[in-house]
Amino acid sequence: MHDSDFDVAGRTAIVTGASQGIGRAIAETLATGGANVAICSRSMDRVGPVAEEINDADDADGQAIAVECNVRERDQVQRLVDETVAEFGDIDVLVNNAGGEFVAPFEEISANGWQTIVDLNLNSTVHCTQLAGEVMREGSGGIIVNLSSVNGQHAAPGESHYGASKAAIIRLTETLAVEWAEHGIRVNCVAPGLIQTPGVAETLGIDSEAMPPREATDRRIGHAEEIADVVRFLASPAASFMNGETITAKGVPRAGNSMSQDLGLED
Ligand SMILES: CCCCC/C=C/C(=O)SCCNC(=O)CCNC(=O)[C@H](O)C(C)(C)COP(=O)(O)OP(=O)(O)OC[C@H]1O[C@@H](n2cnc3c(N)ncnc32)[C@H](O)[C@@H]1OP(=O)(O)O
Ligand SMILES: NC(=O)C1=CN([C@@H]2O[C@H](COP(=O)(O)OP(=O)(O)OC[C@H]3O[C@@H](n4cnc5c(N)ncnc54)[C@H](OP(=O)(O)O)[C@@H]3O)[C@@H](O)[C@H]2O)C=CC1
Repeated sequence: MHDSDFDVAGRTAIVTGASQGIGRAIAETLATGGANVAICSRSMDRVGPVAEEINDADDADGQAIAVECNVRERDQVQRLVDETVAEFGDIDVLVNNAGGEFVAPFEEISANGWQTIVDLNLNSTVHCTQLAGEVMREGSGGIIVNLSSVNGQHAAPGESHYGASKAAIIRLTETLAVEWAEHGIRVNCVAPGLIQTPGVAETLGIDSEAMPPREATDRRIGHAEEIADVVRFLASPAASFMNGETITAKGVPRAGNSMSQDLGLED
């Protein structure tokens, strides 16, 4: 009989943007599975308590450290990598989660607005992947999980900058899976549909109360934990034959797949 291995215990993972939302759920899920996590956000006041909560939790075997790091700034990412190695000795898993957007028509996005979103989503992923990847290539390999979006797979109005940056993350994932396979590094991607997080609530003004249960299969918004579970799978040996893939997690499959369908803005 085959004994499946979804175990992440003893691994060291960096999770960017983990003070709230999907990143926080990923950090908690990996730590509950026994992984040590180095989590970052732009504010120690926001990310520090998350690390404390993980370290205090009875059901989390892994340890957490918090690092203040703006992933748009390469020198700060280098510090995140250095502090992770100093604390835990290695980097086995990198989750490029930090990201965000504003919704605006293409013609109303200034050069700086475009640069801001590309820096936040794509260039941050490049910084983290190059710098953590250096540690992985010099060591025994690793696993990288990138956060894209259904908006990186399908067009949606107001999402030109965000969609372009998230589409580029999918192609970067595919390319690195090929280039770094020889170093024992697997690179995969998750493309969530609409997930209830503080960021989405801020961007779209969605009420954070009354979440439908995970068991509901009708059109609904997703839970951050439903993305965290996919990431945990990709970070585990169970995904050993997955490389360069993008897993879409968006609830009910529909013809067009855009987030505005999730919101009921189009059929
Ligand atoms: C159909 C719905 C799909 C929803 C999909 C959701 C995807 C997610 O990822 S949601 C979860 C992520 N969380 C967030 O997005 C948080 C909310 N957003 C923000 O906090 C910010 O917008 C930011 C982090 C994305 C950018 O903040 P910051 O770095 O502080 O940037 P600035 O405010 O300084 O602005 C830089 C630049 O961008 C222009 N700009 C900002 N907002 C808008 C806007 N709504 N419309 C047009 N342009 C905008 C701003 O004017 C600046 O440009 P310049 O004026 O030329 O300097
Ligand atoms: N929620 C959704 O519907 C979807 C989300 N996604 C993607 O999932 C990821 C997480 O989204 P979500 O949880 O909703 O986002 P939230 O806005 O709720 O959380 C974003 C997190 O990233 C951190 N962060 C933001 N900017 C930076 C930065 N420059 N450096 C370091 N940390 C930063 C924030 O912390 P702080 O403010 O403390 O710095 C926060 O912890 C993003 O990449 C997003 O694009 C994809 C598809 C759908």
